[in-house]
Amino acid sequence: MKKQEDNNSSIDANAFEIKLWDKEKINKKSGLWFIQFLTMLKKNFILQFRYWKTSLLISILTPLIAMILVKFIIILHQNQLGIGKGIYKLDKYPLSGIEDCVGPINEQNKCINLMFTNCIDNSVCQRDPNIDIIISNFVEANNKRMNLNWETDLSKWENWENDKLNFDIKERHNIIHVPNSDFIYNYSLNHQNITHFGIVFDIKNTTNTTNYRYQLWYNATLNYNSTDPFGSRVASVARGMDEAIVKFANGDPSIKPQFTVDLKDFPILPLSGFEDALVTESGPMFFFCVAMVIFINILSTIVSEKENRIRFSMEMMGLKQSVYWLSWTVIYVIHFFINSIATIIFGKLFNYAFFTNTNFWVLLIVFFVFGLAMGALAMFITTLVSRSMTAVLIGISFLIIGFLIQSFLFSDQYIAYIWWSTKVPQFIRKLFSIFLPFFNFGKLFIDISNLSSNSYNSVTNTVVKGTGFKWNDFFKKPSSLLNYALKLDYMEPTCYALYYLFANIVLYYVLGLYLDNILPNEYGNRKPFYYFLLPSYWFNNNKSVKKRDWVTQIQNKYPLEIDVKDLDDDVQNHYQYTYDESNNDPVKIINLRKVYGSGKKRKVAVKGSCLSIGQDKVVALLGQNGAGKSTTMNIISGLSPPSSGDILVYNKSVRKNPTSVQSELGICPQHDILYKDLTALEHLRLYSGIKGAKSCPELDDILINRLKAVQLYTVKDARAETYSGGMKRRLSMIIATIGDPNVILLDEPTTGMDPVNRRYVWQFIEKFKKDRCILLTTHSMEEADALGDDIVIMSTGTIKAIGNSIHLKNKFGNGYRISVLVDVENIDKFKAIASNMVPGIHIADDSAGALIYDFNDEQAQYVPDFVQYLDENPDNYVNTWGMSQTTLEEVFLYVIHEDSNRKIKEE
Ligand SMILES: Nc1ncnc2c1ncn2[C@@H]1O[C@H](COP(=O)(O)OP(=O)(O)OP(=O)(O)O)[C@@H](O)[C@H]1O
Repeated sequence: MKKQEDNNSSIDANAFEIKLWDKEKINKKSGLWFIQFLTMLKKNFILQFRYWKTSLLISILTPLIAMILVKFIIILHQNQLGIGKGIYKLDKYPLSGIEDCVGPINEQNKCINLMFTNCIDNSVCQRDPNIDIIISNFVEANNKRMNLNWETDLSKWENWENDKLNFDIKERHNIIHVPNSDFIYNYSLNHQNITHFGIVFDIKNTTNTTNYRYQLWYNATLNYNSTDPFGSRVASVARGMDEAIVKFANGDPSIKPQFTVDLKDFPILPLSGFEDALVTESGPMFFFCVAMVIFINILSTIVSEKENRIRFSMEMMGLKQSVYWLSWTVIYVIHFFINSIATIIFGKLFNYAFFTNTNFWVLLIVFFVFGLAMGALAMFITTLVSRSMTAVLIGISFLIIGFLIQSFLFSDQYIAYIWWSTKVPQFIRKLFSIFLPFFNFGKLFIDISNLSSNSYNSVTNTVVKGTGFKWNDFFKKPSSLLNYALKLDYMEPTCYALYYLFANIVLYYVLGLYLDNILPNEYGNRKPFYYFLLPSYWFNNNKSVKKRDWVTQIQNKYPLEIDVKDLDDDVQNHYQYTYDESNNDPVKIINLRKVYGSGKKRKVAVKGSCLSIGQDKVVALLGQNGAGKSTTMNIISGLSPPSSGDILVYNKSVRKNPTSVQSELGICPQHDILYKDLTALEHLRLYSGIKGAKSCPELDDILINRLKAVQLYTVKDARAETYSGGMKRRLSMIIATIGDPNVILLDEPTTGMDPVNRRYVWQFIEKFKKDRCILLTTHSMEEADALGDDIVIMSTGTIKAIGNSIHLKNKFGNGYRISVLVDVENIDKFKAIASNMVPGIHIADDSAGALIYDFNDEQAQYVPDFVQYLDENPDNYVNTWGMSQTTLEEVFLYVIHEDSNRKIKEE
């Protein structure tokens, strides 16, 4: 992406006046909650419009895609069944013979092809040789037709007696003569699905005719010998038997009668309204997926705000938790509403009876309330995770679980309604209802489609028209043919599933808000689990602590765990100054200690700091990486709780009342916390709203003025993602000044900034420090020197040195050092002039006219006049002179070096 040009306008920073925040004009007297809410809502809307493709997809396109998919499946299904637009015709097919019987699975040879007899019922009679010939004819023709080799030799046919009734066969038997028809009946009763066909002959001879009558036994139900509900196999046996009889009756063995039979189905009309059976089956799963798209969007959006720390940043600027949640809720309520309306409209346009045959308000309530329940579940999950990738994975897992539940549990009434049967323990069903919104949605869907959708009756191959789902039906128990079969004694009216959805919304929303408060953030900050019982949670506690008592209490409760005597004398003095009750500095850090982790991972980041920051001051905190600077900042800002000690900001304790302390703060964190899709001006307006500013020309004037001060005016309408690192830093820096807070924390504000822009920022800070105090961390010694009224050097969690720049330079270096070469005869006169110009001047070296003077902090003010004297040399005493100064970097390196030397010695 092309970075915005970092355009320096020609504003002269020295002449530039910073406009201050007039709280009277800009901030509303009351209604901070409402202003914050409108501001957050505006920000959310801007982002939704910026991501308009996603918004369109989740609200409108997904229902359309679902409808198209349902249609697609319907078409596939129709094609599979051969249901087209015209009349459905089957081709004719020739009748074949009968194939070998098939026994049970894994014992396919365990079966009997044909049993025959000529004795009816339980009669006892002689075997008829003519019938043997007929059967032989039949077998011969069938063997040829089906390429089989059943015995035609009569002598090989088995002849079973009555005592074979209990005979359990082990292998395939082809033709068996049995005693009578009762034998066939009893054998097939005792040995289910073994016998393929049975034939009972009853040949009657009269004077002129012979009546060849036979009775055919076959298996019409599902069985190993395959099903023959439409009788084509029966017809095959009958045809074969008739051929055999004709051959026998003819008496001439050369005549081989052959009957050719073709079968053909009657024409059938395509089933109209059949689609709806599929909408009923697949609807719960498809429309569940539609809501899941918004569900996953909620998860990823809200968790990325957490992951990018934008939410913390807004909360540190005073954003209320209720505003945050409600502003997102409104956005998702709108998404779910549009999504529900789109689903209903598309459903009607696609002419699915589920939609055309159901009361509009019923549909709207069902889809909308289900969406809200899924939204509440998503919000609840966001409180448990802090990485957006994890959130999306959780969303996808829910999608899969829900999809499986919907497709298995709600694919048809039988499986769906069984949950309300006496056969299923009701507590399981209630658990599902209480915790799974999609379970309740499935029930609603099945109840509605039960009445509204057409259904397909596979036995009669007809479509049964739905009667429609009216408003009143909501309050009735669904009537189902399954009521009796399943014993649905626990069946509830349809509206109960809706009540459960409302319960899901309340449950997940309340649980989400609760966990959001009590689960620790990544800095370990959290409220106690009983926080809602504390009055401070409900009533704004702006109360200040009594400073005197407070300092003593903290000292007693959290005694220092370091020996103060080991500290530098300036630091010791500063500790005493901080403890001093008469000291009215706005920020006081007392005995601050921070320990991260435990066991082997234990890390003491701050070991017991005391620091007092005065009004109109910039305190620069220096230290190596990991010295504890950012940790100190994070504790002041309430982001991370102190392990011991406390911080007082305008007499408000960070421990007791972090929210109230935050209202005094402006924070520029170490890493830029910006919305990549908001512009600089939108960022400033967002944070102004959080600080309670109403939209007005005065506010815009101030915001524009701040943008100009840090050279961001020309790119004010460009999105932050197009900014360079330095531009983002400058934007973060002025965000910290929104509302002109009394205390400003700047964590490495000029990192990555070029020297020109850095100076603009310095100018800004220098002017802005009036009437407030600024704590700044930096790795730039130049910056600390330029801005820091006091410089604090930290090393491994402890303050090692404190004082203004000159003091530190004098103490740990040589401060200002001026060397002068004077003629030996003038040396006393020169010394007298020097002592006169600089009271108490100290001569570091005096040898043969070469004088070296050191200047302490108090004497630094005389340096300019003294230098002027040396330069102009009015008395002509000076032959030559030179001046040097210790740099802050040298001081820093010295202090850090001393500290590590001391540690090595101690070890
Ligand atoms: N959340 C955390 N969990 C565990 N250890 C932490 C955490 N944050 C900081 N630390 C550790 O505490 C120590 C102080 O860290 P801190 O960020 O305050 O240093 P810093 O002085 O700001 O360093 P830098 O100049 O690099 O920003 C470091 O050793 C760091 O590893």
